[in-house]
Amino acid sequence: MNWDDSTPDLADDAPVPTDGRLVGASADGEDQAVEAALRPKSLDEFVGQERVREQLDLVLKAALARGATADHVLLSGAPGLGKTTLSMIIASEMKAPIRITSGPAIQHAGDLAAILSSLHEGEVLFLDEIHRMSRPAEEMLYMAMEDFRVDVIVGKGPGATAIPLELPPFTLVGATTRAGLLPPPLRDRFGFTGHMEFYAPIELERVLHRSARLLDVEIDAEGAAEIAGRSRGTPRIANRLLRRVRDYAQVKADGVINVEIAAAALKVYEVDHRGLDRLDRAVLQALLKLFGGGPVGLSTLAVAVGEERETVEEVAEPFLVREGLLARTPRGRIATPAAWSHLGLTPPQHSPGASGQPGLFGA
Ligand SMILES: Nc1ncnc2c1ncn2[C@@H]1O[C@H](COP(=O)(O)OP(=O)(O)OP(=O)(O)O)[C@@H](O)[C@H]1O
Repeated sequence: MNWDDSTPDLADDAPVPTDGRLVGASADGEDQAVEAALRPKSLDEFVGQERVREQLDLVLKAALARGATADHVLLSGAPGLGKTTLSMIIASEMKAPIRITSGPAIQHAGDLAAILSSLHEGEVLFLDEIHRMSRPAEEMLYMAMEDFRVDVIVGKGPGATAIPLELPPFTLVGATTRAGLLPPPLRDRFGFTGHMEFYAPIELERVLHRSARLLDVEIDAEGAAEIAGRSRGTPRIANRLLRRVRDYAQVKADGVINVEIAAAALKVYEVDHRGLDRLDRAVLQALLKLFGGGPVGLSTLAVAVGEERETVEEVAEPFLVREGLLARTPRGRIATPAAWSHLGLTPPQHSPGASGQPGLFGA
């Protein structure tokens, strides 16, 4: 049993699990349909991320002034924070077309060669989940980024020959949720790296007011604050909660979103005031009520909530850890004092939150 305290150790090519929850950060089908309409179209419209925005603004304006193609840009950060949106803004600020692809779609160097050789001068190539590209494609990308050239290998074995292919200058925008998985030679070839942070509630309120305007929904300041506080620092989740609250407001009230409507709607959807949903609370409840706050092994915890180990580890835990409600320790998962108070429970004397003398439950 591995009780280490590191983040989940996915293999390089393992997909980041999608969760399909109302508070999940990955995009579902409905999100994809409405996101295009809600995306900010310029840096000025893009809310928050002040540092990245300011730095990127300089990079783009300088390139425009020189009449050159912008440097390659790497954007890292959790899902739903606006990496795709920023890549589209980069293209539009540079008045360049954009081509969108992703690491998992490029499994062979030939796939990448086909894309690169069809780019136009100045075009932006957005490569989402760049950490999931195959190694041969990655190596081809090094040369393409640095020298705007690739070697296409024709034939196999001793008779194979490399045919050099010149590429027009282009801007690569790579996006990754896991910058640490990128090999240094790839990371070093980006002229600018922007790390996207989770959004403060006040920034999410601005996102919500903007989205409400575009969706033609009336929302007041307290209603927006109520939704923002439950959105886990993520604009995609804020926009999704807004759409569900809008449904409730239309069916149960006069369509206007205020604090009472927002709170009542999100109660129906079981998203609590801190943004935890049913799965998050089930994990905490098991940890507190069945195991006295831990430490408890991940597998035991997963069995107790009737979920797969991976679901608990990769879907529920990251947010609980980020919120300071749960800790991963070498001896197992433990609840923090904040977890006890979040669920309105009193820690027993021996619990880690109470005395620092943890009990121990098996794997
Ligand atoms: N700064 C922002 N201001 C306003 N809306 C935003 C902002 N960032 C993201 N959004 C909205 O959040 C949604 C998700 O953004 P986006 O698709 O760019 O995220 P992402 O980081 O690329 O996610 P993923 O990693 O899953 O591809 C979009 O609808 C977008 O309009």
